[in-house]
Amino acid sequence: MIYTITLNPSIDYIVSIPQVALGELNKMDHDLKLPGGKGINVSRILHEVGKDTVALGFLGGFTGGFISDWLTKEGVRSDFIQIQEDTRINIKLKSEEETEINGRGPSISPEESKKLMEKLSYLTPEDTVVLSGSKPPSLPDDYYLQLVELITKQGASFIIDTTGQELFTALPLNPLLVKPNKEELAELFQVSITSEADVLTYGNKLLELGAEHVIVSMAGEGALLFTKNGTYKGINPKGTVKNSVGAGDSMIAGFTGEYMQSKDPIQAFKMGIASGSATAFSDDLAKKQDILSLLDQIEIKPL
Ligand SMILES: Nc1ncnc2c1ncn2[C@@H]1O[C@H](COP(=O)(O)OP(=O)(O)OP(=O)(O)O)[C@@H](O)[C@H]1O
Ligand SMILES: O=P(O)(O)OC[C@@]1(O)O[C@H](CO)[C@@H](O)[C@@H]1O
Repeated sequence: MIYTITLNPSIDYIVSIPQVALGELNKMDHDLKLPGGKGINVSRILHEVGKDTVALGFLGGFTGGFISDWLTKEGVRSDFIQIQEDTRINIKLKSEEETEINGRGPSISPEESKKLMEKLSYLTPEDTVVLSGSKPPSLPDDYYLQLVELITKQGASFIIDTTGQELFTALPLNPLLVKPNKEELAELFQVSITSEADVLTYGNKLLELGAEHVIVSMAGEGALLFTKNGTYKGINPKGTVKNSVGAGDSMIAGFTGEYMQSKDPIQAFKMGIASGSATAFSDDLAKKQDILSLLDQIEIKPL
């Protein structure tokens, strides 16, 4: 089973205003409310391509209700801990540029946070857990580390998509995959990344620090895959970008679903790019047919 953990889900409120005038009344062209949060996006794509998945994490209030109703309607299995406070709403403003305004997230009590830990005692070595996104500030600083330690103690494998210290401390526990984008990679090592050579240097460092596979995603410029047996460049398919929110999560879902089946990192990388790009070319997350139709266009080159 592939479990996802979203500590800080959101309703993504997608708002289109062709030209924003700050300090004035702006009328929306159109708007859309979607269930969001990185792990939830991963589970939605896994379900879409026919893989078994259960979404875990914290949900609360009317906003949490919106998300769980949506997942139920879509047939995505979930087992969230119910919390007292409302799940956040993140604003994704589509204008001349894409602007994101993300909430910090609700307060989660020690009892609520313990309940999620208890669920992990059911994991087996056949399971994989994808931990994605920010941590609400009320959770302890080492909460991700505590989760990862429990997961590895059960013999399950894990993928972690977070940033900074939380990512660094998980690396010695050998994540199956980490997927920073170029900006996150630069921030992680406190450097500026201006060339492919820089990406190669710091991507390889993540392998040395313990990751089994590393993907550095570069939005419209494709992605690089680092494995113990070689490094590869993935070239994106062509298409019109509609909403790139969740492209990175879709890439993780595509990789994970394929890797758990074939254990072939290159095939999994290809599926990751197809899923990421298909989401960038859609209003919501990608549909299975769109993902599959892009596969033939994707080129993977050894470096
Ligand atoms: N404009 C685009 N055109 C084609 N493919 C894209 C585009 N944007 C993203 N993708 C595909 O999706 C992958 C992941 O995108 P990106 O690097 O933006 O991840 P991210 O920053 O984690 O995204 P997010 O946080 O929005 O989920 C890219 O490597 C690429 O293959
Ligand atoms: O604040 P976080 O948890 O880092 O990111 C949350 C978020 O921006 O990530 C997803 C896209 O990747 C969105 O669905 C969601 O709004």
